[in-house]
Amino acid sequence: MAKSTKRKRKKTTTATARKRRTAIISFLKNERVRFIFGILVAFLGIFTLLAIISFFFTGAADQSKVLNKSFWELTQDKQLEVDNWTSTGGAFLAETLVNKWFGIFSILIPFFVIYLGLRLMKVSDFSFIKVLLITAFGLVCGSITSAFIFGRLFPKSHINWGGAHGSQIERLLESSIGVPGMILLVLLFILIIVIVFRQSSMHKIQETLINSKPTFNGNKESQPPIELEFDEKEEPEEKKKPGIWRKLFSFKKTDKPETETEPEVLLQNREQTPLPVTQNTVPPIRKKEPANNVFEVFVPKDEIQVAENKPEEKASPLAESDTNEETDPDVEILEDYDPKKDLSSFAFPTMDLLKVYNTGNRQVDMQEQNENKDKIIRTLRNYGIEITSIKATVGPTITLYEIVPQAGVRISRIRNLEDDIALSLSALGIRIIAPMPGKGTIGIEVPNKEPQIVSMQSVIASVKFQECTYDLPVALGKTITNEVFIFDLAKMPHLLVAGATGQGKSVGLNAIITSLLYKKHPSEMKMVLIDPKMVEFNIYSTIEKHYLAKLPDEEKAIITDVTKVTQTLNSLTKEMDDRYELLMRAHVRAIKEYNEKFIKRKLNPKNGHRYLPYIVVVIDEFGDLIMTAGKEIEMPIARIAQKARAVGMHMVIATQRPTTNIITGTIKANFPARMAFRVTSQIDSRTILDATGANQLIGRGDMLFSQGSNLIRIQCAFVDTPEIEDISQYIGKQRGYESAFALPEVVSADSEDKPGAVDLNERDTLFDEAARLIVIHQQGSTSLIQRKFSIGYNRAGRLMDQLETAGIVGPAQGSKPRDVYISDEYSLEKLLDSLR
Ligand SMILES: Nc1ncnc2c1ncn2[C@@H]1O[C@H](COP(=O)(O)OP(=O)(O)OP(=O)(O)O)[C@@H](O)[C@H]1O
Repeated sequence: MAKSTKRKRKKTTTATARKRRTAIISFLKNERVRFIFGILVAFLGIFTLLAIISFFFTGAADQSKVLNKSFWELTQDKQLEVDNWTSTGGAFLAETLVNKWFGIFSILIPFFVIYLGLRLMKVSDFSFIKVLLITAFGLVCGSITSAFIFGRLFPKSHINWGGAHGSQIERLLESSIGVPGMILLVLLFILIIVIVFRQSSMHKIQETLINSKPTFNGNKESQPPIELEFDEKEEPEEKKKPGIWRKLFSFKKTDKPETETEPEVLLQNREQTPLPVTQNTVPPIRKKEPANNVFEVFVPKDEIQVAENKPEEKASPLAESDTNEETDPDVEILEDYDPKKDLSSFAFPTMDLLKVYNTGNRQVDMQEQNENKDKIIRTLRNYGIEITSIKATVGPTITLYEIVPQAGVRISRIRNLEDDIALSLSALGIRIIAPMPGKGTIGIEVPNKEPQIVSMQSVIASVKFQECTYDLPVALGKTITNEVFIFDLAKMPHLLVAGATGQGKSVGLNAIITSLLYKKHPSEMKMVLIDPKMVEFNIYSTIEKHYLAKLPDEEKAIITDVTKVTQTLNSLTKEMDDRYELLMRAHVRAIKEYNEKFIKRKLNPKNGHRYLPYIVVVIDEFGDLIMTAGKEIEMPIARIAQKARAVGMHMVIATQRPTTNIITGTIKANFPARMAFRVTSQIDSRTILDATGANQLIGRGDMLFSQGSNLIRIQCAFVDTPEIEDISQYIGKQRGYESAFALPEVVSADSEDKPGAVDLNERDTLFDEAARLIVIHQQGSTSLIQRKFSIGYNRAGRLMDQLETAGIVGPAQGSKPRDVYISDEYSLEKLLDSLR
């Protein structure tokens, strides 16, 4: 009986001990405890550092008072006054560390302690082992070195330069290897330190040794070309790397550089990272990003947010064909072709053209957040659902509450409570995401009482946008975590925008266009703007000669007429086919490689090759077009959407009628990226996104972005008409091309093969000259005429038509030059005479 009671008691004691142990462990593991402990340790480090620094100045006065006394005696002695800034405790500590331990290099100890503190606070992620080894090496070698050098130079100082450790070992070493040996040893220490801190110095040493190697045959040229390799590979890497101290004490890296980096540092970064070619003239960043409003209202559990920096995806390089029949050996010796040369002085719009909305320093309404939190918890509790944690992330217009329900709660139960939560919070636009993809929580999005405007200025000026190297970068707005949301239109590759009227579509389209205007040089991108509403895109007419593309002989570059839309889309289809042919002849698969080859002058313009700018087609209200022109519009849109990605043509189409007769299966299948503003019904939301959610948005630029499976809620950046006007004026005032980018003429079925339509009695004044040029060069190329006479594409095209009618050249052959029917100048002069 007694035995069993004893056993029982023992069991309970072990259980209690185990419980206590787990409680202690979980207490120590608690993030807040670690953080506070970290601060304590870091402060201890700073105190020690102060004590040591002060010791260097005040140590002589304090030495007699501190020497041979224990810490206890010192602190008890009320009469004792020391000069050290950190009083008796500091004086004792410094005396011990410097004079009794490792000399002046003891200063590494407080740095190590500060690092430990920061590590506990999860602020520094530098390797512990590395820091420990560096500190230990520094202490041992540093103390020996300083004992050897400073001990000789200043023997009478109050500082024991190498400490007891350094002095003793130095004495021992000196007696065994002598002074020359000691000098060599010190040099060795210095060398090791330099190599540890700067890897490039190792290469420099290698380089120096190789270069100074005696050349027995006296032929320097036979040396291996190591120098070039270092110059190319090592230097930039070294530049990019932050110094060891910065790494040691810097904040941990996150994927939100724009929120944490000071402008100065950012500008430095801009210099260091290879920027896209357009960057050199991109206006400077003037504004620091506002800090993220991510607040944990109440988090009982440890939360670690791991931010991964994904490397940029790169297109797989294609094998260059060895035998390239397009290569012209004559032009290969020329310097690279510069597409921007014609408008080399072009200046990108400046940041002050965009309006700054005074919303950056908004304080989070903690009362609102707490009320919402309590209401959510209460509502769930009313339905018998308990949660273990709730966290709030305050976005510009929405707050995301992430909850973790207790084990055993069915997710579908919470999902079904959407309306009840909305009722209890008396708010519209509540969306429940159950579960949050990849997070293990359930998200409840609640609109803020006072929504913020995300200004276009704040997203364009963000480092993320300024430094992004996308082909067609678009800064769309800010996510729920206040991060700037950027995507590459070239990768989408086409975008469908939908939403009920007045919910922010036009602003969204303007945000896309504005982003592109801030990043792409006129030579790199052209836009086709189609606007059946006739009012939306009119403000862009001033940038016609810089950025717009239009049909030859067309007066306006902004297309508003439905018949012209069909022609333009057909012309774009032709441009697409022409581009494909050019790509095929250049043996490349995509526009980027094609342009690279063209820039390197590996493609001969005489063979019809040309630099290909990206073409972005933006259609506002394409629903109107489908209603009036039906298949005539839908088919070319679908064709371009299916194929045009590789040749750099991308479409953005918008509609306020997200119904299945407008967004047809064909359109949907070819527009994988979707932007949905608020719509009125679940069915509309499904039509756009294949999911509900757009019907729960709150409007005014609140939107869902989908690129396949995941939906991202974004507050679209707001850009107002006056801002766009200013930007367009700024660009329009600068020197542009002679005319808008000419899209290829499409010969309609009935006028095909009827060159007789051209009246030879009204020949261009340059007709004779152009005929001679074509015959001399034996090349029926419109661009040749354009170049030689410095005339626009339209006039050159008309001249070519007249030459065709006169029988000098053959019919157009896509992007290939036309055949020349007259072989010599004599025959040509005879023909010209007959025309007079
Ligand atoms: N991102 C935004 N931030 C703040 N307010 C916005 C935003 N987008 C739109 N709004 C507000 O909503 C109004 C309507 O926006 P917009 O003209 O873009 O709507 P729309 O969907 O294009 O309408 P419609 O189809 O009738 O042209 C704007 O005048 C503006 O006041």
